[in-house]
Amino acid sequence: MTRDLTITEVRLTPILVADPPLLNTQGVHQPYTPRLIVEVVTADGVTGLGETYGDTEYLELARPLAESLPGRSVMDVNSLFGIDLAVDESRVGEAVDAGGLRGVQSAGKLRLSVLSAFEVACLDAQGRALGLPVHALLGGKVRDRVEYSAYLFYKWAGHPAGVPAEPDPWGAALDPAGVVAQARELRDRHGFTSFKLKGGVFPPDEEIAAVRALAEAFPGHPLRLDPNGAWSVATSLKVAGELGDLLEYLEDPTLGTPAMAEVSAGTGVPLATNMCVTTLGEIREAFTRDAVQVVLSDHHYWGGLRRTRELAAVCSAFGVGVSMHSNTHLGISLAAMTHVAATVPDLHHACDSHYPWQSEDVLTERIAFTGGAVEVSDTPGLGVELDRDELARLHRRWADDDGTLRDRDDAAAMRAAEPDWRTPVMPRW
Ligand SMILES: O=C([O-])C(=O)C[C@H](O)[C@@H](O)C(=O)[O-]
Ligand SMILES: [Mg+2]
Repeated sequence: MTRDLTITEVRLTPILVADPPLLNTQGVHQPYTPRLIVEVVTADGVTGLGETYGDTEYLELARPLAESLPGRSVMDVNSLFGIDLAVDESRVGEAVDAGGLRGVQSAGKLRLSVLSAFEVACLDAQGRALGLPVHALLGGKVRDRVEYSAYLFYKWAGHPAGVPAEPDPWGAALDPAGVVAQARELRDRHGFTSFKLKGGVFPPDEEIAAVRALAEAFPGHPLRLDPNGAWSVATSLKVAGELGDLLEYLEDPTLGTPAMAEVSAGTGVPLATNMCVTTLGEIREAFTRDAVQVVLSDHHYWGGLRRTRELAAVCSAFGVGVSMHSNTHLGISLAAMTHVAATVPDLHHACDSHYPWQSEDVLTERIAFTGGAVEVSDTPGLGVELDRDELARLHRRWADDDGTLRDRDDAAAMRAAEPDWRTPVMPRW
């Protein structure tokens, strides 16, 4: 049967999803965080799904892009990237991104972060129409399960008093014992065997103690520490020296390629990044200076699943390892991450995922981790279905918000507890 894969409609649904009070060096997560759900509908009624950041600047780009798609085919993914998508340069500049945790903010990166959701939606629609899973459209899976690591956060027991929020069953984790208890809980629920601690929250000695406690509780398991660039070169070297062999890698101990190169030259601990290599333009300097040994890809800002594979090929050519970065995301993105990760031969580290922290999703069935991994789906497309009632509920929450929560701002969320809090000047330590 010939299918008509012409796009007839694109639906954009911004939502706010519940998020626990997870701490990072910039502040704390808001009680609700914005995401954007993209639906691309074809002439013969197939709907493909995508998901990306839902902050205003992403929505402003997604709207004209959505309007320009009807009449194109979901097969024309390459031409998506040629669509003229003007970014208001005054909104971006050379500053770091709004969350401050994903490296440089550039017009190109913003554009790719929006396009990626449409690419994923087109691939999902292609797969559903052709009866093929997305991994098959990417050349086929080379593994049946994709491993994820437990993403540990220092956290409060709840959002600050008076801040409306969903109930939080996780409890506080503010010291080594709390971090180990959280790791056990994540291991027991999902079977994770490697652990990443989000650092840059407390003075380095406290975070060193937490990693030591994890090593004692989980001997031989891969451990990572990620302070999001909160340390100076000297502090980074001191931490690397103290934690030495306990770490699988140290993630973005310090900011910028020159500083990372200095740390790299002074330690045998591998360095990973989702902050100094986040665009093609940053690769040459970082790789030729041996500043990083592992790049944490992220299909959202690298521009989709096919570009993630291209990134992996470049990394492989330079002998640089690949793993995957995660921000707060829902099941559509977890499915997309899993499909692409299944096709990357040189994936030597478990991927990051925030998904266990998300109590809400827009899928009819949540994606499960078993033994710390997600089974790669062979169902056509991404293999997930939209729960329209839940999508509508989370959209109503977005529509009812007065604008306070529509843009992620971890420093503003922190001020609800510490009114004088300002985004810290880096390096903090
Ligand atoms: O550096 C990283 O791995 C991240 O940026 C992940 C997330 O942004 C995480 O730090 C967060 O959301 O607090
Ligand atoms: Mg990181």
